Amino acid sequence: LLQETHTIHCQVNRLDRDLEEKLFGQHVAKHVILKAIKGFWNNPNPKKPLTLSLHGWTGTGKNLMSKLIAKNIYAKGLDSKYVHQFVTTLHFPHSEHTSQYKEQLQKWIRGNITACERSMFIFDEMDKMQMGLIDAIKPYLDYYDNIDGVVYRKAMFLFLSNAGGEKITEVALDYWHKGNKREDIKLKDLETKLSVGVFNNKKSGFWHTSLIDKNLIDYFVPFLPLEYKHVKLCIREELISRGYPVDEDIINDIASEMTYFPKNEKIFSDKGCKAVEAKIYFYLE
Ligand SMILES: Nc1ncnc2c1ncn2[C@@H]1O[C@H](COP(=O)(O)OP(=O)(O)OP(=O)(O)O)[C@@H](O)[C@H]1O
Repeated sequence: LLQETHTIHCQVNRLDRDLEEKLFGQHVAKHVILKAIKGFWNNPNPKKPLTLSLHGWTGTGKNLMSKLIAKNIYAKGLDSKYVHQFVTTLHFPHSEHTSQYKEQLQKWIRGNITACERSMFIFDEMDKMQMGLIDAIKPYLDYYDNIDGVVYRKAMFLFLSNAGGEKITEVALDYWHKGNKREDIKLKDLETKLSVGVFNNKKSGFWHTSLIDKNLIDYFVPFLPLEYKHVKLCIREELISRGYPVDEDIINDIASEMTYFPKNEKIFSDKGCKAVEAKIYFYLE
């Protein structure tokens, strides 16, 4: 246990390089994440844990981002015993069991942070989580020096969801229609839209709670929908990582097999880069 604890430190430069090389088309998310993580890890005594909320269309790189963050902090990356992943529909499927989940989750967070202050918790499908459960984690995200002797301030919490994906797409589409460069999209452009689409959505428990009101979320991290050219980059990357030769015809064929929206313009990939792996498998193996 001691041995892995010693290997926990954040290699921001390596994370920067990984994001540059492996995460395509996400300049805003990359910028926000690097800024957030750098600030948090440079502070030896943070006042609260780092809480990041990742939003966007399916298959745009939210899980990949979590993986690359974990990889550059923990020697074993996502497989580290200090990194804990929860998927709402998998781990907390039944709303009638909320109070039981609540207790288990609090015990789990407390136990793991007691074992290692620099633990990382990833909650996927956050928009499907019941309100009661979110309330259960709230105290750990707040500005407390310690709770019953346990220091939660050095942990990281990542919340992933598709909430706001449509609003983010509206902004990207608007830029495209106006002939503006995607790379000029700023966090500010997206935040304004997001605040209407996500944070006021009474149906999704996450936003309904005082997480937002109390400023417990440090950063909103928007993921843009991916275009044909990004899908091609994903295919290229996948071919290389599997040891296949890079063949432009094959890349174009596979990218063309994916479906794109809006229906008439076909700009963004319906599933982002999600189906790429399966398509390559189908095509080549
Ligand atoms: N922006 C991207 N750059 C490179 N690869 C990507 C990108 N987005 C997705 N991928 C690849 O596509 C697959 C699915 O991505 P990922 O699981 O990160 O999407 P997600 O945004 O978490 O989706 P969901 O919301 O459905 O959970 C992964 O293999 C990932 O490597």
